[in-house]
Amino acid sequence: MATQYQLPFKLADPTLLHFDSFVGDKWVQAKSGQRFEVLDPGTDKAWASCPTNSADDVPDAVEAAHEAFQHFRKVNPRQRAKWLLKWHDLTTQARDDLAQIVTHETGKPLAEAYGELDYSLGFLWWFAGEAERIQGTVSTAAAPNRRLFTIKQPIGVAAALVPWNFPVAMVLRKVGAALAAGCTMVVKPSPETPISALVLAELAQRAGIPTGVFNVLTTDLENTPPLSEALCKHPLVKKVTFTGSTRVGKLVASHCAQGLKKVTLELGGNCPFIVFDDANLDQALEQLMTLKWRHAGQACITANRIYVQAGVYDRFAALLKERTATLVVGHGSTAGTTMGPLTTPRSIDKAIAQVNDARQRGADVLLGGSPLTSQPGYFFEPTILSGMTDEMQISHEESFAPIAALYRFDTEDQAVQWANATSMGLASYAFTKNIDRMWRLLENLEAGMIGMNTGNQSAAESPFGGIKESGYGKESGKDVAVNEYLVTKTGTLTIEGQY
Ligand SMILES: O=CCCC(=O)O
Repeated sequence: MATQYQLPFKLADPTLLHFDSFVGDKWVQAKSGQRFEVLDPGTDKAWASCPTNSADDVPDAVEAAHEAFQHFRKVNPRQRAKWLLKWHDLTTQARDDLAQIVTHETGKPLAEAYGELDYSLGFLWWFAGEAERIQGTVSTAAAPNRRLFTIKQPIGVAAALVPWNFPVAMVLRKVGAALAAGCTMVVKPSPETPISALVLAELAQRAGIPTGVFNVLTTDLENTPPLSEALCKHPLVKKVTFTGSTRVGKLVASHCAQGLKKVTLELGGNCPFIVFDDANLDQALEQLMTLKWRHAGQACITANRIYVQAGVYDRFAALLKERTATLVVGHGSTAGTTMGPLTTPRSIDKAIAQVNDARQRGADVLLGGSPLTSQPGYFFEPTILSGMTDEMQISHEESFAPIAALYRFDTEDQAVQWANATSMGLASYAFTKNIDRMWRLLENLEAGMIGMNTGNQSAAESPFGGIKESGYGKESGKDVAVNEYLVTKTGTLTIEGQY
C-alpha cells in the first residue's frame, strides 16, 4: 500500500521500501485492514505506517512458512549458504539506505546505524559458513555388533520476536542461524522498527530465498502480546526465539511450555562494569564511553552498574564526566550527533523515575539528570550518578537510558559479591592488569559473557547469551547458535559379523 507520509530522508533505491507485511511471496494487509504509525524518535513525527496484524493473521504466515519448510529442509546446505551469501551481498549494497531507515526508526546516530549494519552483515556471512558444518556423530556401542550414530535435522518453523534496539542485527542473528539449519521463519519485529525488517524481506526475495522461508508480520504495541502468544502456541511453530525483557521472556516461555516448544531467550542484562585500581584507566574509560552511550544506553549488554575501586574512583568519575560532557545530543541524521534520542517515550518516564529515586536516596548527579525538552523527540541528557548504593532502583533493574551509575568498592570480594547480587546474568566487564585476578573474575562472575579489559564482545563468531534470569540458549558462535534450530536423531545399527 502506498503511504501518505512524507519520507524524512532520501533513498538511493526507493524500491527497497515496503509498508505491508510479507507472507509467502506477497505483501499483505492485516485481515482487519488496520494500520499503525511508525514514528521518528528524534522528531516524534510519523513517517510511515504498517499493518496492525492480530492473532487472526498468524495462521496464514505460519502455514506459508510450514509449506516452505517441506522443501527447504531438503535443500542442500551449500545452496542455503549461497542464498545467505547473496542476501549478505545485497544487504551490503543497501547499507546506506538501511542506515537511514535504522536511524529514523530507532533514533541512533547514523554512524551507529552503520556500525549495527556491519555487525548484522557478520551474521549472514558467519551462518553461511555454519550451514555446511552441521555434523552428526558415529560411535561404537558397548553392546557387541552395534554402532550408534546421530544426525541433525532442522526443527521446523521458527518464530522470532525481535526487539527495537538493534532491529537489523537481531533479525539477522536469528534468521541467519535458522536458515543455516534449514528452518523457515516468521519474524515479528517491534512496533517501533517494522520497516527495516520489511527491507530485509525485499532483499531476501531478491537474493532468491524461496517463497515462504522468511515472513514478516508487523503489528502495534497493543496487538503484540496476543499476536506473539498465537505464534508461540501455533502447533506448526516448533521453535521460538525472543530478545527482550525478562518479564516478557517468562511469558513467552510459559506460552511455549504448553506445546513443549524449544525456546531461546535473550533477556535483560543489568550488567556490572568493574574497574580495579590497577586497570589501564584510559582503556577502561574508552570502552565505557562506547559501551554505555551506544544507542543512548539502550542495549541489553550495556554497563548498568559501574563499580570503581576506591583508589581510582574520584579520578575515574572526573574523567568520565569530562569525556561525557563532549557528547553531542541530537537527531541521529544530523552531522556531528554522537548521541540520539531514546526510542520510546516510555523510556523517558523510566529514566526520570530512576534518577529521582537515586537522588532521593543520596546519589549525586555529576552530569545531566533530566529529559531535554527544548526540541521535539525523546531526548534525555547523558547522566552520571555518583555514590550509588544497593537499595537504589538502578541496582536492581536495567536503565535502558543514558545513565551511568557509579559505585565505590574496596575489595575484589566485595566487587564480585555486588556484581552477582542480581537475578540477571547476561554480561559482566572487568578491567585489571592482574592476570590472576582476571582469571578468578572469569570464573566467579555470574554471567554468560565476560568482557576482560574490553566492553565489546558482540560478534557473529562469539556465542551470545546469558544465564540466570537473563535467559537461556545461545545466538551466534560456532555450532551452538545453529543447534538451537536443530533436533538430534539417534540411529542404532546392528552389524552382523563385526565386533
Ligand atoms: O541489546 C541486545 C543486543 C546487543 C548486542 O548484540 O550487542
